[in-house]
Amino acid sequence: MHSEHWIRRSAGQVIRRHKKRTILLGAVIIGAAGTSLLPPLVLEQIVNRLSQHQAISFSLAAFYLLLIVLADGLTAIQNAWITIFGQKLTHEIRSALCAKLDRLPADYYHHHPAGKITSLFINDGDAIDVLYSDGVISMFADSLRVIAILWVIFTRSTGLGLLILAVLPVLYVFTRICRKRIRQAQLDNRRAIAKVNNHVPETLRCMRMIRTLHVQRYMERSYDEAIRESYQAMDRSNFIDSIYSPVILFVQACLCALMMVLAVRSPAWRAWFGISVGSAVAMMAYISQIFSPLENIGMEIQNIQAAAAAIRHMEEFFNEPNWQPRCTDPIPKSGILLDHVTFGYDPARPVIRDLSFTVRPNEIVTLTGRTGAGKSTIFRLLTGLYQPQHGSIYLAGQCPCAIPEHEKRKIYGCVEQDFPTVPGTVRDQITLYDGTLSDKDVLQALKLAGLKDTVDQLPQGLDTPMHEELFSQGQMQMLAIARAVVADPQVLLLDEITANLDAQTEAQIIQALKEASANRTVLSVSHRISSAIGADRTIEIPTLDP
Ligand SMILES: Nc1ncnc2c1ncn2[C@@H]1O[C@H](COP(=O)(O)OP(=O)(O)OP(=O)(O)O)[C@@H](O)[C@H]1O
Repeated sequence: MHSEHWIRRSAGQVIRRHKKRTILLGAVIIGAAGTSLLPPLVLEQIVNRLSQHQAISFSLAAFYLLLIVLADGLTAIQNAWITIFGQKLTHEIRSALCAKLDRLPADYYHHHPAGKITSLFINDGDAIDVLYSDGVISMFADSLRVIAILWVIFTRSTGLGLLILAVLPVLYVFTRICRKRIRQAQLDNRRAIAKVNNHVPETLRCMRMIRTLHVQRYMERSYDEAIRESYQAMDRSNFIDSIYSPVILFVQACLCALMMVLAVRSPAWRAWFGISVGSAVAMMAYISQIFSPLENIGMEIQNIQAAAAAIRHMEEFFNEPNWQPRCTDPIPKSGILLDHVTFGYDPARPVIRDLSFTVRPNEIVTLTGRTGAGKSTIFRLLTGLYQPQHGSIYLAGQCPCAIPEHEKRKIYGCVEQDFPTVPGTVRDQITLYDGTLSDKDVLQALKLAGLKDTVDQLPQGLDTPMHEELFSQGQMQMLAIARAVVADPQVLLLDEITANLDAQTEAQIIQALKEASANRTVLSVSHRISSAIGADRTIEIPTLDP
């Protein structure tokens, strides 16, 4: 879906869900704009009376103060509600981003750096939050205020109104120039921030390699470079931002001075302005009021520009094609079946061509083939991350991409060389937050993986918070086995595990895998493992000609 449409729809949803609050917000915006017009009118009365040596009543002074409190109070309520509205909308947008992540094909993550995606959630999400909290709605409120003030000024002094109208186009051109430059700087900054965001996790991920190869200086330099780009862009934006307000204030002071000088110099000018001393004071109050929202509009335009860049990023993201599984109907067969499967990450360059094989229920089979033949690719096809361009795949009689989420772990478990940990406790590493798995299931899986005694000895047992140093590399693989078998799956997929382990740990893992493989269909990539756990046969994956 087009993101701008989506953002509009999200705004619509928030408005519908908070109808009363939105109506009240509209009323408060109009009320704040209206009441802000009243104090200068009362001030006009007060000054006119004072200038004619008349006393002013206490109630008039109190009324003046009350109006100021009311106008400021309504403005405060208006700002608070606008912020709440913005936050609710950002919530909707971030939820949609999250849902979109789920709909993207696995390949998307290979071609898009994590930092760019993170930046979308954090920086671009914040920019859109600001768009509503300090952008569109505030701009509407400020524009309303400017129009109301102009109207009052015109009704009081056409001359002054014309003078302000003469200045407004100049201010508009000035604002436009600032807007354009700030927009470019914002775009550059966003790009640089995405680079910085990507750099940190990538550096941490490759820290060992960086230290081993002594490329710290290079990594530091490229990080510095990205940060410098961001600072330079921000500097440009801040510079324009910082000159904008003084210029507006200067113009305001010049207008007041011009009106005063002209009115004092000649009666003709005084007549043209057509105002008393009190009116002059009131007009000055209005002029300062009109410049404040005008100045805000400039800031709001900047926020809207920043959000425009964020919206463009989101647009690209939302326009990414969704993962569209072409599922085949289930067949009454257990085990694994590949039927004339052809697949290439790039469809024009197949990795696997017309491959067929069967693994019968409870059979243990080894996949062999030269490096790059496509063994791991077959695992990715079996787990439904990708789907073949031709042919069909069945796991326990089901097309992998048709297996419902909640059934996946009952159908297959996957043990890979890497064990991606999740935030949480040791229990969470095995259940992956699946509340249907009991502690009994977890302890049984740990026992089968040969890790129960180790976990029992941890200070908080299953509740121990997980961190990298808690387990050795071999124990991490045992944890991976426990995670794979905890839901008692029919099929076990074993990738290249037990690499780089000492003989004793490898023996322990093989023992764990032997127990885990009993009464299950097993497909393994490691020859050593397969023979150790008693593989029934081998399937050779042919290497295709380039
Ligand atoms: N995400 C990807 N995008 C594009 N090409 C890929 C991707 N993953 C793997 N490939 C390519 O697909 C081919 C098969 O890779 P695969 O990892 O399946 O081989 P393998 O048989 O498991 O190799 P090895 O035994 O070395 O692990 C390789 O040429 C590889 O470069």
